[in-house]
Amino acid sequence: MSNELLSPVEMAEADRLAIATGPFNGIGLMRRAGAAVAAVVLARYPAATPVHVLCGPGNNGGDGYVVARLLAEAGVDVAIWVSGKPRAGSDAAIAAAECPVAPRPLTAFAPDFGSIVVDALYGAGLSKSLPVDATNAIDFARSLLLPVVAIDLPSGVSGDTGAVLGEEAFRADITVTFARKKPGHLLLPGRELCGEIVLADIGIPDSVVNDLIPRTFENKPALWVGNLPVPATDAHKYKRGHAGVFSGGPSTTGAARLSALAAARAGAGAVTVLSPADAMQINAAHLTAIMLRRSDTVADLNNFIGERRPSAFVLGPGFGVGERTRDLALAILRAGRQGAASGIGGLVLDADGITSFRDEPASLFEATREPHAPALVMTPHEGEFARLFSDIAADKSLSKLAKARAAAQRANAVVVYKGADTVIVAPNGLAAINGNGAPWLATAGSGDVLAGIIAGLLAQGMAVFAAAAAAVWIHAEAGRRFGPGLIAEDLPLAMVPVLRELVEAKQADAI
Ligand SMILES: NC(=O)C1=CN([C@@H]2O[C@H](COP(=O)(O)OP(=O)(O)OC[C@H]3O[C@@H](n4cnc5c(N)ncnc54)[C@H](OP(=O)(O)O)[C@@H]3O)[C@@H](O)[C@H]2O)[C@@H](O)CC1
Ligand SMILES: [K+]
Repeated sequence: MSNELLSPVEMAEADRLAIATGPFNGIGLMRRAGAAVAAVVLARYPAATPVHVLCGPGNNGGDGYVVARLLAEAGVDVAIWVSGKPRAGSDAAIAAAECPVAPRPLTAFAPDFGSIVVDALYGAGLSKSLPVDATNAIDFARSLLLPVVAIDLPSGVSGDTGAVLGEEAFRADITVTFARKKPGHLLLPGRELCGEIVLADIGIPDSVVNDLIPRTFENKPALWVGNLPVPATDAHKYKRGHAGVFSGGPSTTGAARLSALAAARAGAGAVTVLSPADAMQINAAHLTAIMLRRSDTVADLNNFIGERRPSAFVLGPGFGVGERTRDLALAILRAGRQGAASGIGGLVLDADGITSFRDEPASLFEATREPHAPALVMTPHEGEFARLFSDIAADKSLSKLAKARAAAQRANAVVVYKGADTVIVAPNGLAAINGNGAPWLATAGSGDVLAGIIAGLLAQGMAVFAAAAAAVWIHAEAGRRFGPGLIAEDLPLAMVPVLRELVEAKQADAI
């Protein structure tokens, strides 16, 4: 698998181990890195003249010297602009010595229309905001709309967090990175600033990456497709799981129905909307395949659990904030208290379900730690996240990934921290960052559908982290493929071709 994401520290360790293992030493890896970038420049910008290579003082600059040499050897007109000299004896110093192009100071950088920029100023070793010679170069390149090919990362972007350290960073058209992507390639604003990402193999063996035991992955089907539920030949509806979705009052029932429909499309064999008495009529008027049951109190819920053996729940969409919401959530988490596990695979707590615990999050986090408690999946967007984890949200030193990790550990829950760069994290720190989102998904009700997909997969017994990660990817893929005009009602049906491909991929794999 090459979907592991390595932090800059892990990447440096991988470099070190790879050099120790061979067959490539440091300059060997650097030559391969530079060659990969030069190939991209030649293939994508064959007419660019000149190519301006901007080299920083570290190994990122070293890659730049290799690129400049190879392009010059290929007959391309190349100029090198330098900020800081490579340390004597470093691989970058060797690469600079091998490069026949005379370096000029970056402060004198003066490009023309028609040229392109190769950004080799700072990569994984960026440690602070960019110096003024770099920001001036960025402004100059931007004013001429020059294409930018970034090496490893656009200078100014943190590989760890995707944040811009300081005020400015390059906005690349293409970013060529090596061995594995870094979190900063997927987390915003890094993802946008990278442009197209090309992942180049520079000879770091998979075994070296495996030895690091990575805990962070790009959210791709390979991560969970093996666990995707596919009905057995002897399936009947309850064998395929039963999801219960709580409806709000008469004027806010639509969100639950969206969740319910999504849970059904995700494959739950049966889905029941649990409706307050005063919303029964309106729900009945809008449901067909989805079942309906009156449920106002914790006693009603417990009767449902006892009689109908649900295997997953969604609580929160359109439900309302308050004590009743808290009581129902805690009742589900305590349903296994009497001894054996309840058979409930998980509770998806979304929207109002999350906000309801704003003033007493500890009661929720304690309930998740009780013996036999069903798994909790929380799906906060940024605002909801800050309501439940205000201290973590306010910590500017933490990336979105680190925030989600801290929250998942505290809550003992799988946290799906939503946004254009949704992060999914398990309590043990296993994490996936989603990369297939599309702006069309930012539409009312979209989150209700996501909660329903997660519950639909949980209901069928899919492992919790896998279910959450799969749901995020499927939801995004459905929205991305549907494109303009998407509304939340479209998503359950738009999932169908995505699901078909995944099931076929799983079956093909099993053959
Ligand atoms: N064998 C390998 O390891 C391979 C590595 N590869 C390549 O190496 C890159 C990583 O190299 P790297 O670790 O040298 O970091 P790099 O990004 O060049 O910067 C470090 C230098 O910049 C300085 N500095 C940082 N920020 C600054 C700022 N804002 N303003 C001013 N100065 C700043 C920093 O100074 P310091 O923070 O130490 O004071 C230090 O001097 C990686 O991205 C990939 O391209 C490939 O060749 C494959 C093989
Ligand atoms: K760079």
